[in-house]
Amino acid sequence: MAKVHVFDHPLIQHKLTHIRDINTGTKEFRELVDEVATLMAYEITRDLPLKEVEVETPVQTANSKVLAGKKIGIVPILRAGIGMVDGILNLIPAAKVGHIGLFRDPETLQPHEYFVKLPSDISEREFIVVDPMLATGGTAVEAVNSLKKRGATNIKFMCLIAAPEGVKVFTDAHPDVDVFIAALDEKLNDHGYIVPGLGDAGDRLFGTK
Ligand SMILES: O=P(O)(O)OC[C@H]1O[C@H](OP(=O)(O)OP(=O)(O)O)[C@H](O)[C@@H]1O
Ligand SMILES: O=c1cc[nH]c(=O)[nH]1
Ligand SMILES: [Mg+2]
Repeated sequence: MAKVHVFDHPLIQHKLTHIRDINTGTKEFRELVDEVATLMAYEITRDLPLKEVEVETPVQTANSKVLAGKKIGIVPILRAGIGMVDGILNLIPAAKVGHIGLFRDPETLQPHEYFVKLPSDISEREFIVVDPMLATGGTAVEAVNSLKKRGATNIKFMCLIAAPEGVKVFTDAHPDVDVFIAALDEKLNDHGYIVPGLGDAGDRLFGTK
């Protein structure tokens, strides 16, 4: 069964409050999303495998550890997921980045895929799928379907804000994918927006609408 992790780190919660604020403009919104993505990446990479190496210190030879070189793929869901990529790359700069383009039809709330480009060696990679919002869950479910259809078996999903409805839909559809969330909000409104949420993440990141 999927594990759902809600990060209660004070720095993440503080920054998220400013991200939610209607008075936060595009520049600051983008910077804050970037910073929260870095903080979340620190937590999400906790279980990366290590291997022993020898290193010469100025004093003597030491047995120490480095990352075992696992292949990581970051997959933002376009558009809004793009805002979280650089923040993660700050910590894992060698990660490859794939893209899945999906938009949610405003009437039906159904996701529509319009772009997929992924790194090679899909079956050997650990993927972190990122999108600021998990609302009805349809988009995230479809993104992970798309990855699995192409051979991915090791996937995590990371978002800023989730609605309980979306978490249920996602974990029912993908019980093998752990979910990492900065805040679990109250509910969805009649238009499928998260309440209280932050509004439209893509529009706030890119200054559209
Ligand atoms: O859980 P769901 O109900 O499917 O909704 C969540 C999706 O909606 C938003 O994308 P949007 O369709 O607005 O596209 P955008 O990123 O291009 O703005 C958001 O970034 C998620 O991808
Ligand atoms: O609250 C929501 C729901 C879907 N997409 C968003 O950007 N915000
Ligand atoms: Mg949008």
